[in-house]
Amino acid sequence: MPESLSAHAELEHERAYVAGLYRRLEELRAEKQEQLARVRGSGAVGSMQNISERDAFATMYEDRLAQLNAVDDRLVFGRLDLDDGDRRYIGRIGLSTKDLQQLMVDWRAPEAGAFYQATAFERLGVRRRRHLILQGHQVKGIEDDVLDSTMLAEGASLQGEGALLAALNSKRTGAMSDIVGTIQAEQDRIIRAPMPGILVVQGGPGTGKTAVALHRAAYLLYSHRERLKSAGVLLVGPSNSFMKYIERVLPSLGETGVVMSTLGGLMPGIRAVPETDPAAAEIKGRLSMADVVANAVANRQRLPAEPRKLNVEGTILTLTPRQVARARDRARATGKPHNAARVTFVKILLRELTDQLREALEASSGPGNNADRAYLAEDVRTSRDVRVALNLAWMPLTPEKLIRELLSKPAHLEAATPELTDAERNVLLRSADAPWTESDVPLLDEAAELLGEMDASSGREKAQQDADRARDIANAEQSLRNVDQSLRDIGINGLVSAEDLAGYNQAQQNRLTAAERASGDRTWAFGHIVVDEAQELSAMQWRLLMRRCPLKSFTVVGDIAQTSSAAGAESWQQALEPFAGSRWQLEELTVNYRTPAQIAQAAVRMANAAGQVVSAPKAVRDGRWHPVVDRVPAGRTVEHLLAIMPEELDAANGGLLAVIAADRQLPEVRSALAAVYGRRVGGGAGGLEQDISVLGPQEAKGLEFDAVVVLEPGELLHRTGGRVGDLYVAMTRPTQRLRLLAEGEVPEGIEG
Ligand SMILES: Nc1ncnc2c1ncn2[C@@H]1O[C@H](COP(=O)(O)OP(=O)(O)OP(=O)(O)O)[C@@H](O)[C@H]1O
Repeated sequence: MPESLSAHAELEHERAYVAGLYRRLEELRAEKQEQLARVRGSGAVGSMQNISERDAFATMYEDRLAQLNAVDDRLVFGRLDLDDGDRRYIGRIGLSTKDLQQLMVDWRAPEAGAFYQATAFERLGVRRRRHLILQGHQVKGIEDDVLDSTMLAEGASLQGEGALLAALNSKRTGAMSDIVGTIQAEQDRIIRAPMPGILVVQGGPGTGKTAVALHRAAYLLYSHRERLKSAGVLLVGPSNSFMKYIERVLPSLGETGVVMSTLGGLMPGIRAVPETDPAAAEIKGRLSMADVVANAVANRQRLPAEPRKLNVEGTILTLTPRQVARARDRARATGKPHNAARVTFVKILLRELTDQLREALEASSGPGNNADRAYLAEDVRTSRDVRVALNLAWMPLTPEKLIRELLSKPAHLEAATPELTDAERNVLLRSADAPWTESDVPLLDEAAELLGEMDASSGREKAQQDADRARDIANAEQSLRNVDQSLRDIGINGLVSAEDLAGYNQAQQNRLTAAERASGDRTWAFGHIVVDEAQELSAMQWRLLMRRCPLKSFTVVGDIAQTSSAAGAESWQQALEPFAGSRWQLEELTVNYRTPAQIAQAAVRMANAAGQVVSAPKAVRDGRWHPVVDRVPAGRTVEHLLAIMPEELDAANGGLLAVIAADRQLPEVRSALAAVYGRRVGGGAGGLEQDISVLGPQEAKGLEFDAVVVLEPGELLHRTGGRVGDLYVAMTRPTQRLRLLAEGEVPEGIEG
């Protein structure tokens, strides 16, 4: 049978080629190991410059080695046969022989684009696209798309259908994997879209938004390496479980330079918990909270009600409200943040009080001399009364102190919120020791911006900072020149100067990567920000993110229909308008890769019946099961859940099962399941050891499981004031099977 013989020969050929690629990878690793050992062995001798150069080389070799190790699994996944007879292997990184013959092209390189974009309609010079299916280092199979006219008749639209369906049907492990071998054309267009400006990617559940966002981050780091290496990319996601779920994707694509953060982690030094009160989230999310924080700061620059007597070494001086008001106005006029402007305020009043002291002393004992003035000034500065009076009028403040007192002292809150009702203020008030929540973070950030640093640096430190800054401005000017034109093209002009950019990224003389430095620095300006589940962001959270990227280069992915936060967006226009007007571009993803058609349709019917318009992406595959709905007698849900677990675990077939329920039910469900299944029961995205996850719909956001059991769907539907967000999110998590247990009413539409 010549045909199978030739298929066999093809497979053997690929195995030999792939083995050669792994040999080359091994050689490169050995080379980097040796270079690293050599620089490390050279010891800490020589000038500062030599030492820092050596450190820089060591870091470079370490990074490269980490990258070469990270791409080991499924190193190569494709081959293109071109019309001109050329053949191109596509893999996670580029590889060449010692004499620079290309062995494999990085998937992000322009020459690899055709692997994702070529269709029978538009072949882009490609005759055949081959998917290589690897397990570890071994080629297990090959799958060819021969791009010729016969394919047109079949109307094929999925690329590498076999490889794609195999990936989609595989069991979930609790960690997201990359899709680099099977990226589809509509996804690829978004991944490779130009960097400047704000790109919004709207797509229903399971359309690959997260996957696309991560691959885009990797693509941008590759294609704008120079700029992004120093400025860094920030990726923001909804929860810690979600960050954990996606954490391995970028390293597997050979990229480690991305700072990943939840919205609660954007203020260095603060670990905020989720905001559980939707009413508080909504109020704190309003853009007008920026004015509230500004009022709170202004209110801490206070005038005394009447003149104040101050004892300075036995002489009584008077500080009048008028004097304080004048000093305050002049300090405010500097335009500096509160803590920095305080220096001016204090300087003016100390001088005036010193004059007063001198006049008082002269009146009692005749004129002194110039040298005396320094002593008098020192007496004034160190007087306890003076210090107290100045602090009462203009206290140095940290953001934490300002916001904590704003939210816990009724008088402070009332004075700063003339626009709020008493009822709204009551929602905000809480005890002084309450933990920080996600919706406090933008308030803290706003405060930090208005307050500035506590300690103005002086002397040598300052000179060093000035020198660093001059160098940073030169670098920033260069990078601005590079992006200026593209920014102008999309209508963004004059948003940022080189000084601004440099001011943000003060160089630090150490070996930290840009990513490491950026994650500890609130004022860091990122080169690009990727926001996942972006529909959940409040206006204040957007404001914070815009500040983190003055160039306004964003990839924003989300699904408006999945909004569950009370502070979240109702439309992209509403979310972005205050910051970018209409200068953003919308792309849509239209194919659902996660959820089988029967389940996806039930979720859409439910949403429509509840009056919500959702985008209904086309599911790529039918599942084996329709959604199952169980009506349960009152008070028997947990018992029923335990009874059906064996059947559901059987259906999950060794994959992951999630029980999604309203937060109030979670403790009971968790302990009932743990009593039977012990350590297999966990939370978050689950894992190989913990294949049963119990979680609330918010935490389930962005995650996926082989089988999902939803408890009390009616309650999830109604939880967020009629928005279908929570139930819609819960119903669209499974890759195979969905079951719903209802004591109360079953929302309309689910059962068709
Ligand atoms: N081209 C592709 N090849 C293989 N798998 C894919 C592809 N696109 C998406 N997937 C898979 O489909 C699933 C859903 O993708 P992803 O989580 O990115 O969707 P999403 O749009 O972010 O969903 P949601 O809004 O529901 O969180 C994931 O398992 C992902 O790996």
